[in-house]
Amino acid sequence: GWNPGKPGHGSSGCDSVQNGYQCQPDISHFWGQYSPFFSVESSIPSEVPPRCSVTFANVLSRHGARDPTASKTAAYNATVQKIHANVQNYPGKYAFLKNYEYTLGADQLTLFGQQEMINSGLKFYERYEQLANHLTPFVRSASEDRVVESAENFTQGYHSAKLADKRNRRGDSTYPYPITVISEADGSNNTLNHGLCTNFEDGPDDSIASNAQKTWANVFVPAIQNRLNSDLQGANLTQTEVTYVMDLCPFNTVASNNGTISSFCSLFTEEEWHQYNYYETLNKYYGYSYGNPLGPTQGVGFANELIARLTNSAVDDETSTNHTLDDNPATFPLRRSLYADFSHDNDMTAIFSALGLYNGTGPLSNTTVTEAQDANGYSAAWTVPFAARAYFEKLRCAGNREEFVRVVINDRVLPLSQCGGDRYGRCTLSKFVNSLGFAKSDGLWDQCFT
Ligand SMILES: O=P(O)(O)O[C@@H]1[C@H](O)[C@@H](O)[C@H](O)[C@@H](O)[C@@H]1OP(=O)(O)O
Repeated sequence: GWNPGKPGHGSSGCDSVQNGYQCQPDISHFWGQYSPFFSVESSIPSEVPPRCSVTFANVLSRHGARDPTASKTAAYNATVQKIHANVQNYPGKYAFLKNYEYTLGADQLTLFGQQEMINSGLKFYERYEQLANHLTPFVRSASEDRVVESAENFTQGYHSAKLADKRNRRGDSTYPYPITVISEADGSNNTLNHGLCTNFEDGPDDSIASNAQKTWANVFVPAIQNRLNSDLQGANLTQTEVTYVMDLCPFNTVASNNGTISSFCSLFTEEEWHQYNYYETLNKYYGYSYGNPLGPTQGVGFANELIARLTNSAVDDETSTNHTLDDNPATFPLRRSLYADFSHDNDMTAIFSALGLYNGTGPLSNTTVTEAQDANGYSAAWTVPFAARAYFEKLRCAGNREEFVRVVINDRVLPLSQCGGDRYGRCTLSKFVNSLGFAKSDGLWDQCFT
């Protein structure tokens, strides 16, 4: 039976509801956006501060662990074929590779990823139980299969926790919860999936991230490339193919039902995983965050929706919001206490930047690793791992007339220095909203179409 309160529940070998993925954390927490969710260390306790209660929570979630995208899975398969066609001897820890058969699919959630999302729904219910035990979240999702399926799995976990909750005596007649799906079709206004800003999608800035990654790859990959091509006589792997072999570590790990660490992982050292993690972090920072002139602007639409929900006011946005949906209380209700939105890593990165989160980070070097602890808490694995979740919460605290806002990303409480965050990471609601001038003025959206 369900007792989601017990940390063991919903756990498979390496993964648990409370702590996420904890096997070989010295490497599995350094796989960039391909790290399975794990609870990130927080210098500010993530518990609700004393004499406070949560009055509002909006979770913004990535989908759970998936197979590689279609183009990447083809590239990975080709790389394995190339090795098998050219290499006869597979010494030592490469032995598994001789008969390794590439069987990964494309784009869809793995079973492990589905369980991650059920666990995320359980965790959200438990954290906000005082609201959740009598409320149903308003749920929205971008339309890609893996994202909608993640939303469904999240509600499955939330629903299960509700039925198991002794303090809920009314069952859960609203399940299955309606999910407002926002189309990702080309040209669609969608705050959970970028695509409209022409100069961002196809402009000169399109190569900023790949250039930064290439510069860093030229520093850290050659040593690995030499070792692999020497150990696997005949492989003759390119730099890019070396990164593909590294990708096969996380993707084969999350393809295993209980997240068993793949044999690909031990082909690389801890330091090399830190270098890989940084390679992926550069992709996000220079692709969708402050390292890209129009990156943060892609998150402005969601930021303005969040402001509307936090302040119970109409959405004021002329960027990527879908006004057909947002001006209709059936698809964009205000005055709800619980919201759940499901999206992608890149969009979440842009949204965090539009909200000024991590604005003390960078610019990130493309020749040496800056660890998350030294980057104002910023890395791909700390912010947008598989099943990543950001909690935007409002608190009412005894002795304070105004409500507070806190932001907790993968269990790490952000200091919110941009709005005078206190020792609990709290800003008053008005100071938080006043710090969002970039979003409220539609960011640099006017530069999207010049
Ligand atoms: O997770 P990434 O591989 O960095 O990005 C994924 C695809 O490669 C992109 O093409 C797509 O645009 C992203 O949305 C997608 O991110 P997910 O969060 O969907 O894995």
